[in-house]
Amino acid sequence: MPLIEVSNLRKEYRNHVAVQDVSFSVEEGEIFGILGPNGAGKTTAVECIEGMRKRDGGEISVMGLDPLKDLAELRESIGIQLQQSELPPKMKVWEALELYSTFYRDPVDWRELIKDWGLSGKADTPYGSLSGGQQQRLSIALALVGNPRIAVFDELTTALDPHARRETWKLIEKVREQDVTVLLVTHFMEEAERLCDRIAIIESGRVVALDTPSGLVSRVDEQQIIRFKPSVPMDDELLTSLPEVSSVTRSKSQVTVVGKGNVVYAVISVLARNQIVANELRLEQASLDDAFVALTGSKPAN
Ligand SMILES: Nc1ncnc2c1ncn2[C@@H]1O[C@H](COP(=O)(O)OP(=O)(O)OP(=O)(O)O)[C@@H](O)[C@H]1O
Repeated sequence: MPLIEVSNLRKEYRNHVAVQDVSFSVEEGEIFGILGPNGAGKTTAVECIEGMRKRDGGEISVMGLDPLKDLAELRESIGIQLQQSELPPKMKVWEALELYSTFYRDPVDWRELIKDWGLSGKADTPYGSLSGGQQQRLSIALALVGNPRIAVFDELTTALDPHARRETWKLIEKVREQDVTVLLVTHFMEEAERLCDRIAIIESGRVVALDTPSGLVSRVDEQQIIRFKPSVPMDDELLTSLPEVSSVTRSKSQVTVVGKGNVVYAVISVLARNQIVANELRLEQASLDDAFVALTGSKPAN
């Protein structure tokens, strides 16, 4: 049984429909990504799941609990990441953890969290004096203090530089290793591809695609591009005669072949039969970026 089930979720703000119709389910142990352009309704959908916003339509079940009816119970099982401005800058790391642990019936020992999340030397440091990466680690520790089965991270890495972002990815994987299911809202294609088992792409309040990262890529992965430099002069006819090849172009000594299906095998075989070596051989395939553009018509964040 899925841990989270969302069916036909709808949420309006005054006269603006932020979430039109969103359905997906999240299995236990997954890192499930929600990806989409700005204003797509990602945060609104996630906040309805957390019980921070009241939905206007549809059904949500989080471990059998309904956020509209069972909010107190739900809060015990769902760890929500701290928003940037939520802690007073003078509050010390240990004070924040101790305060948050009082919100839960069965908190974990926050001293362990300090060790686990690499904050041992920082227990007495005020929140406002932590680096961006340390604030993220505290944010994750605070999300885990209630010993939750689900953690929700919304744009956890958006404000971080690329190095700190990669460090945070390792932390998110570590959260999953602790048997916590992760719901991850992100703008970053690379982040979704690297971390998520499955991704729902949301646009204008609707799910436009839901699949594994490679499943999403394969939807636009029809064309393959092969580039190489032939070891001896070669007649293009050798390649254009192959049914898998749609075009052959040349730029100086480089040959570019575009095709579909088993085009790589077909090209390499015909070259080998003719004793031609493909030097500097490169293959290009569609990426998750291409899938995002094809599915939403928007350019992803970098
Ligand atoms: N409290 C609110 N009142 C009115 N409209 C809102 C409110 N919160 C969000 N919206 C609007 O609802 C739509 C969806 O917003 P939401 O924050 O859920 O999108 P998002 O996909 O998370 O966007 P982003 O990636 O930019 O954070 C947007 O058009 C936004 O302006």
